[in-house]
Amino acid sequence: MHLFSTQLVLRCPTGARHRAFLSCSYILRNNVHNRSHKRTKVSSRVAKQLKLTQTHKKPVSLAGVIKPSVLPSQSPNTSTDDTVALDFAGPLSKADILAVLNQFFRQPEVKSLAMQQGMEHSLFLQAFSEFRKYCATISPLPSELHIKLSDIINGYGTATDLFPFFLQHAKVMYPHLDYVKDLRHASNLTSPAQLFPLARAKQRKIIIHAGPTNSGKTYHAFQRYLASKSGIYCGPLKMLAVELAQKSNDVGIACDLVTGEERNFADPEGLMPAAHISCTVEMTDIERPIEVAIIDEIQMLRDKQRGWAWLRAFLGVNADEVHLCGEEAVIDLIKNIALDTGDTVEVKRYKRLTPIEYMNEPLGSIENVQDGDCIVCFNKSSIYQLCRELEKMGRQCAVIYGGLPPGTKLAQASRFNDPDDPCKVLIATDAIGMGINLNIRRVIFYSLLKIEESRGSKINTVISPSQALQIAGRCGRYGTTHKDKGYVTTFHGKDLELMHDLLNKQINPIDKAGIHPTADMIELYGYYLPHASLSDIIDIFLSLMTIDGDKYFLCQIDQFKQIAEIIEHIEMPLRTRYVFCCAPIPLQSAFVTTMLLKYARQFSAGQPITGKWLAEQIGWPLPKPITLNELTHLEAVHDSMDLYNWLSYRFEDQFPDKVEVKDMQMAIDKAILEGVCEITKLVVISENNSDKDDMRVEKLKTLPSNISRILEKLSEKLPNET
Ligand SMILES: Nc1ncnc2c1ncn2[C@@H]1O[C@H](COP(=O)(O)OP(=O)(O)OP(=O)(O)O)[C@@H](O)[C@H]1O
Ligand SMILES: [Mg+2]
Repeated sequence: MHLFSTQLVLRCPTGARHRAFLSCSYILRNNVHNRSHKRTKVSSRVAKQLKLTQTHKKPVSLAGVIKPSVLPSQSPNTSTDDTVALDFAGPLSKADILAVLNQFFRQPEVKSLAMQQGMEHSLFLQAFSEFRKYCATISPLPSELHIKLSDIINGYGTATDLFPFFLQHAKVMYPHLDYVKDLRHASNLTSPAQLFPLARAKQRKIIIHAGPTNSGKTYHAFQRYLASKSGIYCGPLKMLAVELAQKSNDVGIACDLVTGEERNFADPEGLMPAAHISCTVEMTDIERPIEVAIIDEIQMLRDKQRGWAWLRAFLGVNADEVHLCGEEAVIDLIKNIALDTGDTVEVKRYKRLTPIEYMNEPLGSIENVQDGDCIVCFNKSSIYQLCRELEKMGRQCAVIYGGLPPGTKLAQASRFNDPDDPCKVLIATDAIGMGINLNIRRVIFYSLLKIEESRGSKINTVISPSQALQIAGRCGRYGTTHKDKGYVTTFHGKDLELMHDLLNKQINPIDKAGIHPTADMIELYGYYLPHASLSDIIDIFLSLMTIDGDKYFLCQIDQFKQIAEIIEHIEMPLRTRYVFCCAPIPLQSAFVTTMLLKYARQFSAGQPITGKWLAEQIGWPLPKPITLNELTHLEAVHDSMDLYNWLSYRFEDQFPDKVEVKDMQMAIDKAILEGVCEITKLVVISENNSDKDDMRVEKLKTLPSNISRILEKLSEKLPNET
């Protein structure tokens, strides 16, 4: 349904209680993958829909979504008072009434009063037009209005005095104006610190570990975590959360790993939660009392999409000590926000542990690649091309990009880190950008341009100085073979000057942190606007919400809205819909989006979404990829299983087969890894045989013999499944 055609019937939420709400966290991936596999019929429909939702920006306007009540064209009952008023004040000429109303309309004060009452411009215009019609046509007018108009006409008052009459009239037309105060209250984001009562009940100690990359910030915070009775590490990437969980378990501090799609308990039985947790920042537990919390890469507060997750973790974590690791640029903002939380703040500053040289010579040619080099590209086609050229020269290379499953990323990283492995070169995207320790001697920027998605369009933008520093900071890491010194350069001579500019630029202090409406707020809106779609609720929320613009900005919620529109036609309760909309999926993948739709349909029909059903949908088992399209398709299948797991932690009954799905996913991770290890072969086959490549992907999606084989297998494995 189109937003403009949506009509809300407003209902008084009497008796509706603000129940225990969702505690739904989610991971938004900010890495954009360019998936190019062939689309199924359903996929192309989804893609079309996506295109529509991405390019069509709708104005946020209550008048656009709320249908006014129909007003009577005649005064319903004429009371004796009304006739007395007519006798007392005398008849009023229509021209005089209209002159007063025109004067009323022109007063800026009137517009500002209307705005305070929840009437934004277009709604004010509609309400005024009806009020004008009413005053000019109803006879006799209600006595008080008649007398007031008479007074104004005779110079005993001003046109603004009509406002209470206008407001009363507008409220009959738009009953929701009675709740605007409540809706405003429900979308008050001016004091986000107060949304976390458990943390506010504590006198927390904030320790900021500030400094450049590779200066030991995370290391020092982590030492404190290891020494504590209970700790939580909140990191920006799954890879980092895994690294820290491993480090903790390796030194005998049992640590659980928690990501959106995974729970890996240190206890082999999975019965007793460990006192230490390593998680992705979106999954930060804000209920559990903890001694030491680490929130890594705290400068990500400024991120347009994910910033809210760092703010939520910082404001909400229920810890005695909160260690924030990141850029110096964040210090003032943290101190400023801490005035609201009442926490004490201590700053520890760090210096780089090893020197780094920004070179004056570009690499110039692929022939000049050396052991320990990492070439950083921002698109997959450059990665493929470079791998091919390097392998032609007899060099093996590891590959890491955002779309790869965690197992493949970790395997590629350890291959490159292993001094005994013949693979000495890494080709990566900025997926290696934050906090990760790799055995890199020299970082080579293949380009400094990155495709950013903004409001549905893709723009090539120069990476920010902070991103450039983060990526450059991956070389010469303390504790690796190249700890003596790190080097940074560009591949092409033309980019060298820009690279120096970016790396030497002063990083501006961060003045605002990202914020996001909570599930509670949206659900409360749902009570007030029970017939509104979730997408409309978001629009209305945005038009009424208030934030402290000096400290906070609203994170982009385009993806949330896009999913809301895609599943709008599927029946489900608001809280369920909200969770589906939070799903961290790469929306640009038509396959994954189609799977989301299918999950939602099954869910809505009350059908359990079993491993058997999923196997049928994806055409399991999927063979090792031999072309690039197949590799990309496998990545999308992996993502759709990630989505299954993500949903299964939120709707256990409807997604009952996480173990089976995990098994299938591990097999896919392995197949992807095999494909990535032979990436050059895949590139060559795809270049020589692009038509066949596409046909094979289509075949993979539909092979009935494959499906029946796996169905048989799964039936054996799941004897009780219906
Ligand atoms: N005092 C130390 N003793 C031993 N190893 C250390 C010490 N300080 C840092 N390291 C090691 O140096 C490497 C870099 O440290 P760390 O990851 O803490 O840097 P960082 O400042 O957090 O960098 P980034 O900004 O990139 O996240 C890590 O491998 C870490 O284990
Ligand atoms: Mg770090």
